Amino acid sequence: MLKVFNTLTRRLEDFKPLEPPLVRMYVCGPTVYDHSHIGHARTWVAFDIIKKYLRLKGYNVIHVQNITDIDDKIINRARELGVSWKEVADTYTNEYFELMKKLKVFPTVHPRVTDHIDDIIEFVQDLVDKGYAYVTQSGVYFDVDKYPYYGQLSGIKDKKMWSQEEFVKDKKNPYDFALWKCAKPGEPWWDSPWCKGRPGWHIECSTMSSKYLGKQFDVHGGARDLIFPHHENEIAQSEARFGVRPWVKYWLHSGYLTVKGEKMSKSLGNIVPLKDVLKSFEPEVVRYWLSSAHYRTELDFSWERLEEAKRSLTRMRMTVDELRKIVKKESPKGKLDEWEIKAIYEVSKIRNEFYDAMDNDFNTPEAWAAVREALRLGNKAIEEGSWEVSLAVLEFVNEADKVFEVFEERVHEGVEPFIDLLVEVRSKLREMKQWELADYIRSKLDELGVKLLDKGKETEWRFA
Ligand SMILES: Nc1ncnc2c1ncn2[C@@H]1O[C@H](COP(=O)(O)OP(=O)(O)OP(=O)(O)O)[C@@H](O)[C@H]1O
Ligand SMILES: [Zn+2]
Repeated sequence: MLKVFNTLTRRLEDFKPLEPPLVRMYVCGPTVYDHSHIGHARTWVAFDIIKKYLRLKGYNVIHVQNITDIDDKIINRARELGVSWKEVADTYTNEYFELMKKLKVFPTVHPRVTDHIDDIIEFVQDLVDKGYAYVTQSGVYFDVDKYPYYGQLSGIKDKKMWSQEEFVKDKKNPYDFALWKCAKPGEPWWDSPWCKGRPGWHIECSTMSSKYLGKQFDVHGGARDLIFPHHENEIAQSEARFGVRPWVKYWLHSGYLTVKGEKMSKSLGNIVPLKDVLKSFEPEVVRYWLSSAHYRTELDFSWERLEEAKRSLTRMRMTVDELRKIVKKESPKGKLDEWEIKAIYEVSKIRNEFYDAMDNDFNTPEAWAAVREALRLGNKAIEEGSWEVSLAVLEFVNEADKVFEVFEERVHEGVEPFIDLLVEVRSKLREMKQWELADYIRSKLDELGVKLLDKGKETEWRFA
């Protein structure tokens, strides 16, 4: 049984979605005013892995991840750069899409705030009509005192600790928050029943999640920086409007990606842009490194750690490639040795360990330990030339890789016979002592990512 740690109850709980096998999941996406950084990627990959594991368990997951494309930060950035807010938002939205594709993170819907202004206005109007919100000169505010359960998610019960947003004279209480902000001169605006203005941040997520996932849904995610006030406010607005409780069944929060122990954050100026990381490392290395820590722990960034992850993944990939080659090119024996029988049973035990780990609040480091254990058996299978054990290991690794997505086959269909041919020509050249030409073929193949391994007169090759 899958168990997840729910921030709302502060407990590990059995995962029972509202309408199985459907799982409706919302994850807070980026505010597009700057480059996405590797800290963002940590959260997005964490929830992508959660989604893919749920799918592996037979759930149908609808995954919504928003794009905040209008916000004070975007407006300020546009001013600094002397361009329009739309240009800033479009530039970083496009970059975000490209990077998400590389990292193989594909939400079902990527709603943008500016495409949902009417829905937001309807939401706010409903809160005003129901008496949960009030209209002032500067905008519309949520009346926190009207909602009795405020503080439930963060556990912050002391009202003095609730103060948020800048102090605006016409707010009833310092802890009320803006649902709609009237535009100051020069700021972008949309028409509304109250003033020309724009939505507050929190209302967007309540509006877009309910639009695509309904009035109640299963999973809401983001990193833990969002617990207060963002997610606390989302709950207050949504429960006030829809009269449901709990609005979201499971609140999952990822830990920070840190730099020397501090959260990686644009405001602290310690960000490493994701595009730079992906220039030096393949997306698979990044996915592997991010998933090597549990999603709720902190993970400290360093280039050396990525290098280590690359080395470790390269070794694993070499084993996986070799297993694929054996299964494809060789044939079943029809009879198993003692160790092969044991190994095949061992793989089935390891497979259980993988599922137990993932069922325990998506414990990816333990799940990786299971994969590594299986690959150790894989190496023995390669050494012994066992087709059957190679198959058993490979089938398990392929299954686990539905979640991790790092072992995709990189072989282009039809290329192998041509490499075989070049290797054969090189062998003939060596026989004829044409070393220079033989070395030329080796170095050219190397550049193309094909490694040759001379074993006496025989030459083996593999993709690097
Ligand atoms: N250092 C980090 N580690 C893990 N997740 C993060 C980190 N920084 C942001 N996130 C998560 O990434 C998603 C997008 O965040 P958002 O664009 O709001 O970032 P931000 O708060 O503007 O960034 P910053 O903190 O760098 O200013 C959110 O779910 C957020 O919780
Ligand atoms: Zn949000």
